[in-house]
Amino acid sequence: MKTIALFGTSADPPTTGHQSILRWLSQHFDWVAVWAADNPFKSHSTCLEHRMAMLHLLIAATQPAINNVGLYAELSSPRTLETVERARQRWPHAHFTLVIGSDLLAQLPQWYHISELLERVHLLVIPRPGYGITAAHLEKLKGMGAIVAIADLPGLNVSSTAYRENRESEELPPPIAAYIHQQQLYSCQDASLKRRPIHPHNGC
Ligand SMILES: Nc1ncnc2c1ncn2[C@@H]1O[C@H](COP(=O)(O)OP(=O)(O)OP(=O)(O)O)[C@@H](O)[C@H]1O
Ligand SMILES: O=C(O)c1ccc[n+]([C@@H]2O[C@H](COP(=O)([O-])O)[C@@H](O)[C@H]2O)c1
Repeated sequence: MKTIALFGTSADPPTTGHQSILRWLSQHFDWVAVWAADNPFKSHSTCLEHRMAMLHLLIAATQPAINNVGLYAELSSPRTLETVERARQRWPHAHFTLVIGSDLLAQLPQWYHISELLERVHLLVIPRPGYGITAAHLEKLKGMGAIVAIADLPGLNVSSTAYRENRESEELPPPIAAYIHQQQLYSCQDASLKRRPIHPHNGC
């Protein structure tokens, strides 16, 4: 049976952290499905179309080439349960693993219909600096029926928030930095607007 990693991301913008995760996933799964999504627990600084475009660039720029990674706009949903249903329609015989960073462990129990989601996928957690994976997190998830594995990938100490706040381009693969420059994204220096909700003036 084909193993498929499902990796949804706000990608606001995608960083070297996302890139290193994709590289690792491509080496450990038959196929990797990626999409940009709105996260119901966050606001976003740039519209979904730009975030998908940046993910496309990220995949194309990754070396060595990651030929088993595909970008799927149709999988995008704020509710991962809906994403998984769409994935099951597309790949009816695949085995799905949902990929999350360890920063999401605490909020995962609040996701939409989490028990149903955990019936349909295995979980793979990517360790992230500053977000320990505790026995309490794992016990809670296992109590909800989760089958959880932890990746032997040390997540990089980078984040989209750090880029938005500090504009340090070393957080970003060069094609992403170039796209942001060309499209004049994330240019607002007003701290109160750095995490503003989706708005017609966000560059789309
Ligand atoms: N450096 C990293 N190490 C481990 N996991 C990561 C890393 N960056 C992102 N992830 C994981 O990848 C997924 C998508 O992350 P997301 O696009 O929200 O990036 P982010 O840097 O966390 O963004 P933000 O700072 O805006 O919250 C999430 O599951 C997140 O936990
Ligand atoms: O299903 C939910 O309730 C849910 C709640 C929060 C986040 N998600 C998804 O989790 C993925 C990662 O979100 P983020 O913002 O950490 O990149 C992304 O695909 C979101 O749509 C999903």
